[in-house]
Amino acid sequence: MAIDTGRDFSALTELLGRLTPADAGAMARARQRQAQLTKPAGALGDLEELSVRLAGVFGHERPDPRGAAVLVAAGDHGVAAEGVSAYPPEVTPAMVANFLADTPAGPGGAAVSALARTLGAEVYVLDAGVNAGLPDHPALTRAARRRGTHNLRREAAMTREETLALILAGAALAERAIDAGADFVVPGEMGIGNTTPAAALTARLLGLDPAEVTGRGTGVDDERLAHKVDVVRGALARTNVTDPLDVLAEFGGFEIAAMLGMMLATAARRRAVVLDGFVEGSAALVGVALAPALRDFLFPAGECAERGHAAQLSHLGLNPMFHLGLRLGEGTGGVLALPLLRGAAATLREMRTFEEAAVPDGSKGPDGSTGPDGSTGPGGGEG
Ligand SMILES: Cc1cc2ncn([C@H]3O[C@H](COP(=O)(O)O)[C@@H](O)[C@H]3O)c2cc1C
Ligand SMILES: O=C(O)c1cccnc1
Repeated sequence: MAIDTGRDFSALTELLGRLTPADAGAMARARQRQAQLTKPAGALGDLEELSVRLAGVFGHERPDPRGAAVLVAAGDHGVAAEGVSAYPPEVTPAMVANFLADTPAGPGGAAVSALARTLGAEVYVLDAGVNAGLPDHPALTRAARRRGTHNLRREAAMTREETLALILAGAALAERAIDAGADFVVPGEMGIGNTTPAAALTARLLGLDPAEVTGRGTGVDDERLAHKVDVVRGALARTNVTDPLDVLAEFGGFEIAAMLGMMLATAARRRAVVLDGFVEGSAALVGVALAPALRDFLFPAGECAERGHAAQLSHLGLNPMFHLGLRLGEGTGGVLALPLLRGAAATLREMRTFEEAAVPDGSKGPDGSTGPDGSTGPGGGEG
């Protein structure tokens, strides 16, 4: 069945139109409340700003986010034929089977499965276009239009029509997860070779040299890394597109487009997007280029070890929550960040103020004036 690109495009336009910035009033109230909670001013460190940003997302100074879901999009990459990964493309469908496998501990035997199980996130898997057929499974959603993208070094990885279809498929899956109770949505990915399109996207969207944003992915050696940089350079030289959707279509991949759709839909529904690593970050860069308000809904988890991730975060103007040297993907870092985000919201929601607890607020002078830290003054600048 032919896809109606016109209809898909208007669906994307409608989705982008639903994105508006976070609730500034709720953030101001949250900031004021943080300053009154029973702790030394600023003592919750980065959790304070995280809690304020969550207040902005959920529109309340006492945010109460509940469920979490990790949505793992899987897709293969024509560019894998260039030898840019330390692993063969056959790993992609095998890992999808691993996400869906029955194990003694429960469903799924991958890193993201174990983390999601232990930290309380529902796992959804999306076939965005892996290079093998997959058996039916209740946790698997099918959105593949083709088995693997074209080789981005030689030609456009995806058609514009495929790009739109995958964005909308990712958006639909996020809507489903949110309808089922997810307030935190963690986009994740599986796709051998996908740090190469992510590097190409990042280089073009940030105007950086490929050598600055191309990393070792699954662990390529120096020689392969140099080759990988050449492949990205070749892709960038092949086309000079700058429109975000064109850049995404040219470099791919299917799972990156799907993650973009997840992010846009989650922000449109005013829920938090928890960002894992470099590949997720490349989808986020396309997203903020299309809809700057998306930034307000993004919560980067850890800074990952992949070269180029720091440049993405710096462009987004957002701080990572931890540095664990992760370089896996699948949404693992995002799932690990859930307890920190839940904790941040809980402080704002459940702590008592100095007044409520009748704890003397030493930051105020004897006459009740504001202390040197200014903690009782109006909210400061947004981070
Ligand atoms: C067993 C295995 C499990 C993974 N889970 C995530 N990735 C990660 O590695 C791939 C990206 O790195 P590159 O661009 O070097 O291929 C993606 O599939 C990513 O999700 C994995 C890779 C492997 C081998
Ligand atoms: O940061 C990532 O997303 C990443 C890094 C290495 C391999 N796969 C994914």
